[in-house]
Amino acid sequence: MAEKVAFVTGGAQGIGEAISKRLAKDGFAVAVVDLNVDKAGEVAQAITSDGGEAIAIKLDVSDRDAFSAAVDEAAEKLGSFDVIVNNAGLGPTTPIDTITPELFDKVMHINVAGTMWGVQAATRKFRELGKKGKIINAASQAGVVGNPNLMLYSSTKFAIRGLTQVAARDLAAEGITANAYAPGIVKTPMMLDIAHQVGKNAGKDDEWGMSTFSKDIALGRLSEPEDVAAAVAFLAGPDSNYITGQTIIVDGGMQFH
Ligand SMILES: NC(=O)C1=CN([C@@H]2O[C@H](COP(=O)(O)OP(=O)(O)OC[C@H]3O[C@@H](n4cnc5c(N)ncnc54)[C@H](O)[C@@H]3O)[C@@H](O)[C@H]2O)C=CC1
Ligand SMILES: CC(=O)C(C)=O
Repeated sequence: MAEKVAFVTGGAQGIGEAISKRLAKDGFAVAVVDLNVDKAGEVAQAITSDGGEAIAIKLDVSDRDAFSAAVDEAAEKLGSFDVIVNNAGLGPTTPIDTITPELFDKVMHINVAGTMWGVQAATRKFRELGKKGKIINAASQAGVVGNPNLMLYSSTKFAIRGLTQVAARDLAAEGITANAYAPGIVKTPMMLDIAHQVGKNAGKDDEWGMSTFSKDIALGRLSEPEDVAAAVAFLAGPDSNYITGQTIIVDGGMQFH
């Protein structure tokens, strides 16, 4: 069995898939966790075919009790619990007048509550096992500055940076760290959908929609999911032990702080 176990939500595709595969390469046994358990199973299978260790777990991150049970299942089946990556999220495009109470509740429940339940469940498990665990949450460059058409989504990502800072304060005395990663414009199904919607809302095409986000990338290219996975691997490993409460921006130089 691998010495360390990582639990990655939204692991079935996009950034979460790249994180799952990267952490497996770095020696973690990985719980690939997603609503879409069939796709999560394919990612776990690809990891095991490559000589790593992984299982798939079905979870809706907005269900607090189910989250707790999924953490127990991962720890029991993989033999430890060391790192949680709260990566799952929705990315709706929402011009201001399109936000309804129902959509607000849904996105807040998945993005914000779904991260908070992960922090709670992981903290309980770290304490149970006496681990100095690592909590790693998905923020976004859109959680650092406002982006067009993303009011609801941006609100959840600002919230995730805030809850990460509070977790870092509250858990530091126990040696548990909490950090966030803020990807820029990453080639995944979520971003392709945002580019499509933003283009459509302006009466333009997907390429125009993508260019409204990508024009300020200093390094001159969109991000690959693996660019983000590399930063998460750093946060999951021992070289980041003295870092907590931070948001690492992985955006190819869209913003400088
Ligand atoms: N793609 C991008 O450009 C950026 C993405 N991000 C963030 O990175 C994270 C991953 O994004 P992508 O890979 O692009 O998204 P994606 O939409 O391609 O993949 C998201 C995964 O999360 C899963 N998921 C959705 N709701 C779930 C739920 N309730 N419970 C469990 N799993 C659920 C989906 O089934 C899917 O496998 C998200 O938190 C996103 O907000 C942040 C900045 C930029
Ligand atoms: C999807 C996202 O997080 C963006 C555009 O930053």
